[in-house]
Amino acid sequence: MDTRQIQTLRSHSEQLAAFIIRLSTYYEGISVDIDKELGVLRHHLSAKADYTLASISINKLNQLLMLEPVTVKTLTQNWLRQLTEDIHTFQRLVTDQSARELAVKTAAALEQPSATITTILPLYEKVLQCYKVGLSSTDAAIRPAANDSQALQLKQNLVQELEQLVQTYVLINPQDDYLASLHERLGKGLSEEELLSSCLILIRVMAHETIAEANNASRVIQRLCNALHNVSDDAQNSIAKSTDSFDARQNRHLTLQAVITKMEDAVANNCDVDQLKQQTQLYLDQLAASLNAGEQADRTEQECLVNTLVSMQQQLKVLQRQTDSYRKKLIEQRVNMYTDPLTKIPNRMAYNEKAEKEWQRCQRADVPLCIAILDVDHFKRINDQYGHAAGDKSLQAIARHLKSQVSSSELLARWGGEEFVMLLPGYSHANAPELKNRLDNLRKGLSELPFKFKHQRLSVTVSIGVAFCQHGESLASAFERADKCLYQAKSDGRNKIVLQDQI
Ligand SMILES: Nc1nc2c(ncn2[C@@H]2O[C@H](COP(=O)(O)OP(=O)(O)OP(=O)(O)O)[C@@H](O)[C@H]2O)c(=O)[nH]1
Repeated sequence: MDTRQIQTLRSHSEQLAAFIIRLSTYYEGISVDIDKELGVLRHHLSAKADYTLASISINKLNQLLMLEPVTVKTLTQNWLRQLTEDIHTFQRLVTDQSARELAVKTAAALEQPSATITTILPLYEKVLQCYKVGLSSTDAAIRPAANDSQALQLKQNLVQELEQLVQTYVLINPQDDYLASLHERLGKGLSEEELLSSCLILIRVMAHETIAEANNASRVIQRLCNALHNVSDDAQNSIAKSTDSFDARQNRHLTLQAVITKMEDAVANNCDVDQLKQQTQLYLDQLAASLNAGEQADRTEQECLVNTLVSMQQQLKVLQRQTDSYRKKLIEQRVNMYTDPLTKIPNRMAYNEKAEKEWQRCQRADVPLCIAILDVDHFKRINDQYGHAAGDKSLQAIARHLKSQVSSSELLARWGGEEFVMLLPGYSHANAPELKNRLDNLRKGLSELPFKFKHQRLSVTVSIGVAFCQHGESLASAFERADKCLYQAKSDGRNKIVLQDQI
């Protein structure tokens, strides 16, 4: 080989090495196998070039490279499909305008038929950007700021309902420390996480109680069933015995008849008086024996029957006692279910059940109806300053006062927390001043109740919102109006009554 040829070969070899390096850079990270094989090839072409091994490596690379477009294409198509799906989901979820516009543009770009890995990667970046913008806007939408009144209201309702449930279960399980501390902590305020975990724990307690109650019920039913079985066995036995003794009596009757017939024959056919006397004596003895046996059997049977009856009576008494106590328990449970455990007045569930029926009755009878919602003012302060127990006591006193102000045809219930609701038939726009006067007296009476906390005299006041139900409207919508009036009464400075016409 002359010098020129050697130089050309060296230059080709350098060109090839440079090409291989560029190729390696291009394919780097796309396929582990190609990366590896390119490394091997580079090694064969380095300082001490080995062209035989290099050509084997090139062959291997060729095969791998022939497969690669297929792999890259499949990957690209998968990415494209996934991206398109993601962007559509994103469009559905996000309300933020700029994020939506970005998503629409990205979706259009994704639909271009010339999508390659180099065009898709920047799009991926855009999608991620969309998510970032969207997430921050969704975050704001689903996690409202702490002062968002709707979220606060929701949390307050939850706390109220939880408080009522906890009160019920604290009464059932007074020795349950967890419930007692939860009751205490609820008054002080819980974080969202604590609230959620408390709900879960309460659900567990409720499930436990329900299962225990179901077991108890099934035990009572089992006992009743056993007692009934015993009574029924006794009755069966006494029927069987009666049948036996009927047969025995029948036999004795036949025996008596046979003896009497024999006696008649003897009297008719015997001329000898002594013989007749003897025979008659014999038959009379037989008759007496048979009658004695009958009497004995009757006595035994009677004793048996009396014993059976006594046993049946005893079992029926047990049965009666068990049924009575179970019925009492069921009635108690029903009453508890509809009674607020703290104030002992009807609870929200009782209101919901009774109110609807009352409203229908009033509509049928053309009697007007009004709803008043009462909310204790600054109740939180009582809890905060004097403790939860003091708060509980004041709620009880308020409920007692309210109860003394409603008639039997009116409905008073604890709606939840420091809120009460009254359903008052007979009031409409026409006699609104009369109602206002009555509620004013109630409100003043409440503010004059002698509350004393830590030796300090305190006045507790309420705000009241009133709505008149309109014929044909739902009670819920009248309730909403009353709630708005209550809100107005609070805004107007509290310790006030606002009737629906005043707002
Ligand atoms: N002690 C006690 N507190 C309760 C009970 N139910 C609810 N609460 C508390 O009642 C308080 C109600 O507070 P808020 O809704 O802020 O109302 P408020 O302090 O009365 O203020 P306004 O209604 O705006 O006048 C919360 O602190 C509840 O924890 C209960 O059964 N017992």
